Amino acid sequence: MASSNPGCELDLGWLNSVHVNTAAVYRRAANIQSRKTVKGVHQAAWLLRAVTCIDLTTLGGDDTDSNVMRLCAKAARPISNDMLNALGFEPGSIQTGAICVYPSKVPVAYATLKKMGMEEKINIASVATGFPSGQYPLETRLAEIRWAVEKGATEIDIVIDRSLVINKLWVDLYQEIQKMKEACGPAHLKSILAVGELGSFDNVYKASLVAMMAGSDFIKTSTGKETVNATIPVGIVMCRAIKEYCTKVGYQVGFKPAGGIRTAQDSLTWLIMIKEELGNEWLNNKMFRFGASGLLGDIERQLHHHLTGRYSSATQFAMG
Ligand SMILES: O=C[C@H](O)COP(=O)(O)O
Repeated sequence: MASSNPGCELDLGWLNSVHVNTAAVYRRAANIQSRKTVKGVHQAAWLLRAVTCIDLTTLGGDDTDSNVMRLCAKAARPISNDMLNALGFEPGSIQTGAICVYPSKVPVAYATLKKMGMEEKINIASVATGFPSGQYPLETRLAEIRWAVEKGATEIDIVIDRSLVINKLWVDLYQEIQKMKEACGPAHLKSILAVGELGSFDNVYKASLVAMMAGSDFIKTSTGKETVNATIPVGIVMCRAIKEYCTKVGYQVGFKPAGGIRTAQDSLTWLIMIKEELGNEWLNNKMFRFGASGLLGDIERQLHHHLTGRYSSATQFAMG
């Protein structure tokens, strides 16, 4: 388990000094998104790196135990042994960073990974705190965290109460996240900001800082349920906040874009953005994750094309 962010005092002066240059953010995003990405064997290597950074997710109202068991099996063997062999990797050598499920599915995820001997290799991330809205009493939100950790979750993806940001109640936001951090105990805390509902880049930056000051180990863009989820411009804003926090406080907080990341090309664009904005130290699954339910299949198809020159059908690498 990686170290944990100790946080720092809430610094309202720092928050008040925040002003994001929106036009500059969009220009920077356009520049990153217009790049020709890596090709050939380098692309294959980047895509395998992307696989190791996936929080393989199922967050449906129709999730069943068998879905979750399949998800765990896929997380343990995300790329077929044939493909790994052809790419020069040992069979079974690559896993996703975590699986991500609702709290009620943590026990079956834990039992499945344990049965496969994978409980040390694959993290169990549980969303919590009234995901996706966060509109529940604090006591029940905290109880949800404790329950999920007790049942085997090693990472907790909390959702913040967006109304605290919209109403600029930074002290309340800081205190709530601190309590959530405490409830996590040994589990890592990822704070979902639901950026599509925060209204401005200034708010995204400030909410990122407050979440980090309160001890978040990762900050995460979205639940995947908002109208606007992970976008490169908002990713740049959050990465700049992470960088500034690292410079001032001295702790490296991780980053997790989530929601709507579906294609191999998307994953390459995000990795390039991370490399340029935060540097190589963030290009690993201790510091960076993709929250994604549908990305892995497209990466498998792209790797298959790299190895055979042929595109496979969309169903060839189905989740199950
Ligand atoms: O936290 C992860 C997100 O819910 C995943 O969103 P997605 O289903 O759009 O990939």
